[in-house]
Amino acid sequence: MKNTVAIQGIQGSFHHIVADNYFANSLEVLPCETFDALVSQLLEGKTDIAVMAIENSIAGSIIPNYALIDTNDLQIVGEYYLDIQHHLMALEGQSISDIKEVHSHPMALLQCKEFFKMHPHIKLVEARDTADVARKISEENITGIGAIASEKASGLFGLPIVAESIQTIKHNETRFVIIQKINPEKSEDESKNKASLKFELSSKRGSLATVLNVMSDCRLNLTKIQSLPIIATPWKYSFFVDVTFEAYSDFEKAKSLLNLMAENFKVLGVYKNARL
Ligand SMILES: O=C(O)C(=O)C[C@]1(C(=O)O)C=C[C@@H](O)C=C1
Repeated sequence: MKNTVAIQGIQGSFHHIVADNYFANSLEVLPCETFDALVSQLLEGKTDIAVMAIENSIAGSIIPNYALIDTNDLQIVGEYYLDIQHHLMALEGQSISDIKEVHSHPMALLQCKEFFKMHPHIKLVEARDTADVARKISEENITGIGAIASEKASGLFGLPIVAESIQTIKHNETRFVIIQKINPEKSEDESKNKASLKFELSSKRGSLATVLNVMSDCRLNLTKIQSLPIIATPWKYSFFVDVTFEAYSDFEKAKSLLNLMAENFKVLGVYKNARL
């Protein structure tokens, strides 16, 4: 039997496409209804690895996923950028005027907001997974409801596409991270050239600027910064930062300096930059 990889959603979801591409179809997918369920599968040892969407070029960061990785002490071991083409699909014979409601994942609905402004008769309803809506419409023969999902889902569930590539911007990408439980025995590999870091700062003047200067002095290139409220201490924030680097020694130097300067400094993962 093949080993498994946990994904959010079912077969035909964008997570499924990423799992197949990243692991070259070598792992069987373990579908999870929610991101919380996906993390539980890892923590309970039901699988060793999972794929998790983290940010989208139109809709932005999936903020709760940063907290899920951090609070559960998970480790990022890879990343994958997927070109996301959302298609509107419904039962055979249904046209756009027959569709009264469209159900989909909240991130997918956000990415297609402009399209639905042109079709105000359609009510948008949040669902757990793009592909699962397509499956349900097909299996239960539901008319009047459309799904926004991948071409793969359309093929798998035999739902014709009513409107193609309906996302607001044609070039739409989601970044996914590959996560696992921290493996203390695995040493950091020097061929890696990207890292995800987390730290907290006091609101003292210049504290963030000082940290960013250290990164720059150590030749780290900042590719993303995201702040998140620390819920136990209202109005205090933690920072999630992604950096790329050419020399691993530069990263090591920055790491030891940041460890001294920032509160609760943590490396969430060191991996290969998938964006060249
Ligand atoms: O519902 C799916 O098919 C998913 O894989 C989820 C998800 C997400 O979580 O952002 C993945 C990529 C797209 O950006 C939209 C939805």
